[in-house]
Amino acid sequence: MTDVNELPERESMEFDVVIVGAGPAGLSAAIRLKQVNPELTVVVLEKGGEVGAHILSGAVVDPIGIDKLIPDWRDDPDHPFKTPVKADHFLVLGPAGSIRLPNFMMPPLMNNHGNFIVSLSNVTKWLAARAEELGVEVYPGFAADEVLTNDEGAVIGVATGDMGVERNGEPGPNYARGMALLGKYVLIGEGVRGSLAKRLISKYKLDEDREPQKYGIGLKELWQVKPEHHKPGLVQHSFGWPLDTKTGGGSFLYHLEDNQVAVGFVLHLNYKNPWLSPFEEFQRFKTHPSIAPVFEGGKRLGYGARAISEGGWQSVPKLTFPGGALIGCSAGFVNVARIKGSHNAVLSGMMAAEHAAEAIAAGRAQDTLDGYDEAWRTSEIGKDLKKVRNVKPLWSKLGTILGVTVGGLDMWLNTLFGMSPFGTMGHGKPDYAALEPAAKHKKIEYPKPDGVLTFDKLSSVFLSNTNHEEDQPIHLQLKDPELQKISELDVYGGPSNRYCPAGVYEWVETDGVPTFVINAQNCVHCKTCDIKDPNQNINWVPPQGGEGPVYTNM
Ligand SMILES: Cc1cc2nc3c(=O)[nH]c(=O)nc-3n(C[C@H](O)[C@H](O)[C@H](O)COP(=O)(O)OP(=O)(O)OC[C@H]3O[C@@H](n4cnc5c(N)ncnc54)[C@H](O)[C@@H]3O)c2cc1C
Ligand code: SF4
Repeated sequence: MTDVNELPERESMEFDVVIVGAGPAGLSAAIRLKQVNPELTVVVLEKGGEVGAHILSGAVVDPIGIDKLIPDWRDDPDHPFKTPVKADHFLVLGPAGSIRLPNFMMPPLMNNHGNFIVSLSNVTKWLAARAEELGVEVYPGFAADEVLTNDEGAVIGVATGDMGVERNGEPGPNYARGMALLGKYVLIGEGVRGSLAKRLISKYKLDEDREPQKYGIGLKELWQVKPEHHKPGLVQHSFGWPLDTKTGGGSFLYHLEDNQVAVGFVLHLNYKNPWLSPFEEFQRFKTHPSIAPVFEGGKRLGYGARAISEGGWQSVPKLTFPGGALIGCSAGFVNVARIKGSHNAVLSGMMAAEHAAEAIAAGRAQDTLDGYDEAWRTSEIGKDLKKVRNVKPLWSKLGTILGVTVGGLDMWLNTLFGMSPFGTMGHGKPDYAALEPAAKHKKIEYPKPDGVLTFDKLSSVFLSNTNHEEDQPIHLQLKDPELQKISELDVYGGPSNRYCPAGVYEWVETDGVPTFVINAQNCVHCKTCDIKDPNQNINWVPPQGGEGPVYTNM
């Protein structure tokens, strides 16, 4: 946090509302503000070089949010919701075969009828265009790096990062000071594990009395498949192989338009075995006999990874602080059973916007939008999350087979009777504390990639188009290098090398001395290191604006 009085030399711009992040949450908030009052001045900052560049999702979208935000969206010929869901398959995978669960067994909330298979990245591009038509100023290429507060401790704006700072922290020849964007309210829509959100949650103790937030890492590839393997509108989920029954996770396979298939794997970050590599598990999953045929003769077009919030109802922090609020996945509004959060991102952005617009109309500024925090649990978002609140704890406590079975029954009871015999269960430890010493586990030997169906990390990262100027301070801040050696390496066997989906971290021996190497230029901004490092010794901060992955159609 930086006191604005210490930064007199920064240029500043003033708005009614400053929004950080051009995801579904941030853009929906911006659109809603202008719908309520076209006179409001609204700015959206986005760290990606263009809107959508950093958006990675499944995605099957429940249109409940978009229907409210833009009721006539179906009349727009440019809308991105091209593929309605036509079939919904749920598989349990064993090493050599699979069983398809009958749809009638699935709790109704899992039904994807009426939903759309989309590229969420394209959805945000479309939303940004709608926002700009309404007069919202959308600034891609600008990462919000600091929260600005006043003497009373209220948030009064954010500052974008300085550009052209050299590796040693000194201004280089292209140095440009960041800008201060000041607002009556600041909405934080950075998505999961936002770097400003993390600081705000800590400063204002927003997670006091809440269960720890839980996470997964989602890895995704986009494929062009042969027309005979393409079933537009098919949604397929699986659990089981290649994971053992104590490691939580599962796959998704969505058949979009134009012979494209999005395939992905979500691995819950409460796993214990430090030898596990989410990337290699994903690669292995594609070789299953029920999965591999889809990709035969196909071509991989894209790769990326992003964390996903999984804590749900009991982990959502207090949403408001003096001067602003958390929206979307910065608050953790994912329904983990449905693997869906974009609808709640839209709804929460709208809700926060309505409360901010009302406060501004009443002449208020930089106070706490209590009404937003009070409203969400009884809103559609609360209803969506409450029904599935015990699913994640049951998976964690009972393992995959029993956990999925009891979790399914619990969802049925919640749907039919609005109650759960378990009340509201806790999540236990945060994910970083779940990792166990390497000596307690056997190393996992993963098969070598074949370069056709399975790939290595570096050729995958290439497809994310990620790029960072090398001569800048490393945006993966190591708090204590000695701790990394005596604990991350000596106790946990260097798990960063495996959990990072982009090959950023390596332990390299130089003259017999292990050195921790951070290839920061490869980072795809998934935030897994910030979540899973067992000592919380790695702090992810935004690099220069406009850098990072450039996802297309993801
Ligand atoms: C693998 C995977 C599969 C998923 N599948 C589905 C699905 O099928 N259906 C579904 O509904 N949901 C799905 N989700 C969840 C969904 O993607 C999220 O709920 C949704 O994207 C949240 O929207 P958001 O606007 O809160 O955040 P995001 O979509 O993450 O957007 C945040 C934006 O803020 C920007 N940003 C972050 N920090 C800063 C900063 N400091 N300064 C400037 N800009 C910043 C980011 O670059 C990004 O563009 C999935 C998620 C994953 C990872
Ligand atoms: S360095 Fe961290 S944020 Fe970047 S790709 Fe690796 S795990 Fe993800």
